[in-house]
Amino acid sequence: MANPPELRTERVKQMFSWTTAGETSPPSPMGDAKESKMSQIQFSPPFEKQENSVWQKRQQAVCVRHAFKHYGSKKRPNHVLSNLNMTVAKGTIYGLLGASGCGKTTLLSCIVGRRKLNSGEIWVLGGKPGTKGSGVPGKRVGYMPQEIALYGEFTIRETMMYFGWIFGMETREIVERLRFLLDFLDLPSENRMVKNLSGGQQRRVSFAVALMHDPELLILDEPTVGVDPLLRQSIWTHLVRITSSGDKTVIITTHYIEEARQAHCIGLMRSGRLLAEESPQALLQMYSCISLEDVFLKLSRKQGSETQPTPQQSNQLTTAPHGSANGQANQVVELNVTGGALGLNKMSKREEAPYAAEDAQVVGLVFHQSKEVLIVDHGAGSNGDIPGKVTDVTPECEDCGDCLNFTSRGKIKALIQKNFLRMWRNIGVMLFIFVLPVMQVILFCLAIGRDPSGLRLAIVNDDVRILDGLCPYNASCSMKNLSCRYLDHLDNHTVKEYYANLTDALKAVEDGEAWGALYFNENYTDSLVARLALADTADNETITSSEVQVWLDMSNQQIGLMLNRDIQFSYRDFAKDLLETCHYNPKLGDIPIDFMDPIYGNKNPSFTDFVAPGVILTIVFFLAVALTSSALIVERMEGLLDRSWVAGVSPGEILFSHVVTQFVVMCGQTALVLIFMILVFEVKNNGNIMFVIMLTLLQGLCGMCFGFVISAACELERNAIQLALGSFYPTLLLSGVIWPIEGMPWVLRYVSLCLPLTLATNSLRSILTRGWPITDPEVYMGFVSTLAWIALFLVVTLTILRFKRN
Ligand SMILES: Nc1ncnc2c1ncn2[C@@H]1O[C@H](COP(=O)(O)OP(=O)(O)OP(=O)(O)O)[C@@H](O)[C@H]1O
Repeated sequence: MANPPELRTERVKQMFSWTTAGETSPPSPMGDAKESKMSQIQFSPPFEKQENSVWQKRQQAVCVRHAFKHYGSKKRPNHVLSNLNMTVAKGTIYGLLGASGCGKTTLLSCIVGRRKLNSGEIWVLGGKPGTKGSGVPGKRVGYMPQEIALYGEFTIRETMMYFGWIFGMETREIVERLRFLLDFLDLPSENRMVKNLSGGQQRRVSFAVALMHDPELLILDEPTVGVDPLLRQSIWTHLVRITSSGDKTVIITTHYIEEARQAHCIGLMRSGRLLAEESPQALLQMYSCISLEDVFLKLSRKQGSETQPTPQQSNQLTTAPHGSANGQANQVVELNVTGGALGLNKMSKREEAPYAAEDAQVVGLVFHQSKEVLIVDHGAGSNGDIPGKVTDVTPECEDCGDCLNFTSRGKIKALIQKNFLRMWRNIGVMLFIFVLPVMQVILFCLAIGRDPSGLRLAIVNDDVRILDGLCPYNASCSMKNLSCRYLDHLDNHTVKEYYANLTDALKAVEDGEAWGALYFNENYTDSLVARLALADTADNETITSSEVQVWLDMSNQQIGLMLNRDIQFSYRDFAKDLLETCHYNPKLGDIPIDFMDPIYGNKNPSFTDFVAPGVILTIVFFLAVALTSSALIVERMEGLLDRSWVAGVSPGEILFSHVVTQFVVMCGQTALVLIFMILVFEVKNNGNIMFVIMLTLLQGLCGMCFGFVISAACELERNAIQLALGSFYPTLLLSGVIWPIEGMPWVLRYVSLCLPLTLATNSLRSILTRGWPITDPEVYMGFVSTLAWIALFLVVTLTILRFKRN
């Protein structure tokens, strides 16, 4: 049987009237099922004893006892809740009123399990928030936070689908409910994007999300801000209607005092405490006022006059035990009632708590002697709690129906669809995801590892007369113009420019016009022939004049070493060619070391083949870092993360959904990177391509998990970007991607081995260039280390998320 609001209000009043009166005879029971529960409460001992009865606390919709909560460090805490007690009876509307910054939102977020108390206890719908089986956070609660906390890129329909699935609703049910809510809250088309709605419309969508699953407990943080008076009234009418059946409860904060008249009970909060819990009618009677605004005006004036501290009191205040009523840093409150909204201007001044009575056991409104509004305080330490001391306030719930349900299909579906939709809606991100890796591979293969060409050499040849840049020689067994014959072999990568004298040639090198100068003296050919003919009997002068003199610009190691090698190899080729044409054994012209075919690689190894494995992994790893490092931060800043948590989504589920989304993306990225590297640019792969793919995917997952760590640890997106970018170069330089780690000082080598890319790069290099199988330790260690890093990053992320959630 539904009870009229007056009757409900009366019952709330009765609940509180016996608590401090010590009355043994309770008000008469009212007949219905809920009434029989009420009567049990009413026959229970007075309030002091009642708070020790777990059963009684579990009968309330919400029961808060000795709640302490501070922000900031333990050394400099900002106490927000100080020994707060609150009781919200089932089936009622509870209006939580108080000045801005008095801790309402903090209290509500503790009730819905978004935050944890430092000490004290909270019972919500018979369980403790955050415990298994309590359903809080979860679908038993509908929470509308103060901020919009929705994803702007979603349409109204997608927003509803997202939360509906999380709450375990069927799509059909969600659609039905959506129609009702669109109509009821006067919302525009369901296909409008949230970001394109007005502020008031966005708040209504946020309210609709809270109402979506018709929860047992609705917690609304200022739902009527920015809503026109007509709609505001229909919202209140709806709240009254849903609570009339007795199984739904509403806690609502509002700055429009007069609308709180429709609540069954009002909790007046100040400086982290509840000063009074009373029905609006009782408050009006007590203060002989016709409006609640007048009540608050009176109350505040009274408080103001009573809170001017004497010097002695000030002294006591500063020396009062922490957390006690006297120890609170309060503010003188100036009340402006304008257009029905409560405005409170605070002056920073320490004052005596207005509710501090002489009897330390009783905290209440000293100016009002009614037993009905006295709130019994057992003192901060009554249950052994010390403010600021973290106690375990969330023992496991005994009623653990769905403890073993780690997740639900609806939640995973909602989260994964949200992730894909977010990517899809952002074309820039899509391009980033698939075009960037391809661009990186193309640029790497075109720009890195190829031999430099067109290098200018300044040549002075006094051995032969050069005409029009031509250096003639006879390709048969002729011992003339050997300098020209040698120079003809020096054709790779170089452009020869002839100079008249050595001074000009050296100046060209000094001026950066040439990479080196070569000088052949006027007796070069004769001396060389004499050197070959005389062998060990050749004199020093002959030997010296048979040498080519070379001056190189070695400022560029790669070019310098390459020219050095080319000049030497050209001489070897020239000598072998000359010997062969003169019917000698060409081997006589070679150094007496025979380089056989290499066991791995070829005689002219490419730098690209060395760097490519590391580059493949680096591209996939850091793209994943870039993509995920801001994912959680953006959601957190939008408030979507918090709201999803309150709706019952766990950090593990959020991570899992991102892992799935990322994995799909990474498969595409890996395919593109490998196709371009191996098929288009023909980077050598001598191993099993399946292991190449697997290791690349695993490194992508590893990068993603590293991104999660950054995302969980950083509060701001820019910090995440800085951290991701900051980690790029050290990882690249120390992982042996562009230079062998064998070239590092030994300390750095150990550091290098501790990085996620090092062993994996070694492993991939061994597969690609050596074709080693997975059974080889160097190969499987890459897999093992990558898996270990993934596990470590996931554990760190979950730990940070849990820590932050608490
Ligand atoms: N995350 C936080 N870190 C540090 N301090 C915080 C945090 N959240 C709130 N506070 C502080 O706690 C106090 C209470 O804030 P809270 O948001 O609970 O107040 P409120 O009563 O809901 O205010 P309003 O009516 O303006 O929303 C304020 O002084 C606020 O600055």
